Amino acid sequence: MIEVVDLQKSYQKTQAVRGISFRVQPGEVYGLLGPNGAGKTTTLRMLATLLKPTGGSAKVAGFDVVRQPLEVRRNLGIVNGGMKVYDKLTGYEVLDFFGSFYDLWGPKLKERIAWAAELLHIEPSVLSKQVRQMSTGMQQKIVIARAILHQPQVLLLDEATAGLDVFARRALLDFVRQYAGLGKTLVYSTHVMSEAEEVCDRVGFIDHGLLVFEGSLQEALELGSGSLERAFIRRLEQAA
Ligand SMILES: Nc1ncnc2c1ncn2[C@@H]1O[C@H](COP(=O)(O)OP(=O)(O)OP(=O)(O)O)[C@@H](O)[C@H]1O
Repeated sequence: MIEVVDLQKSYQKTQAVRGISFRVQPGEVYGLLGPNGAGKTTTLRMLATLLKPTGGSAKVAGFDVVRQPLEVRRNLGIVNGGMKVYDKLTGYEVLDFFGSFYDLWGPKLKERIAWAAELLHIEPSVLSKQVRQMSTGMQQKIVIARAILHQPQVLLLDEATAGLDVFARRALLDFVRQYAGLGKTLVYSTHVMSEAEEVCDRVGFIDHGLLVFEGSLQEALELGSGSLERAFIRRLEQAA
């Protein structure tokens, strides 16, 4: 469902992504794990067609991110930590607005909003509140609902738990597993190893724009004698 081959991105003098390759299958949560500045956001933004690669290739749901960006976007949703929505609108108005981007309106849109709200445990009464009156956790749920309204096959989450409290974090992690359970493909980018340990099926460690380890969660845990954090530190130290 995601196929990345020797993907590269340079910003003037900085080589942010220096040729990474990985694949993610339907129903799988792939953890893209790396320290600050490793190239996670750049990689996800290339997959989402928001940035153009300077080398290599990537396909999402069989569509090339450079040659078929519209098809890619139809099959993909993206959520960043700290993403904002217009806070003077109600939750329902936000979703109504974004639904129109996906040609969703009338009964079909209502049905999709109800589907997303149920999946994310958003009470119908909450949707009629202005976003600014909602807790940060609830606002993040609206952001996710917006990203999945078109029921994308692929969902990219970039540091999506940043700034969330323990309850909101828990809800998000549960949602990740639930969405994968629908046969969807997720990339979960984070530097929080405990979260990755909980939700990912496979992991890739990225450092200075290179993948320095890739394997199943089990393989990574074995590398770290039972600890993903230890595996991560060991492999990054070896690569340095
Ligand atoms: N627009 C840009 N112009 C120049 N350099 C950039 C730009 N965006 C990112 N970079 C650089 O590219 C490298 C990778 O950044 P990126 O944001 O992809 O990393 P990251 O792993 O997502 O880190 P973080 O967790 O801090 O967001 C960093 O060295 C960063 O400074």
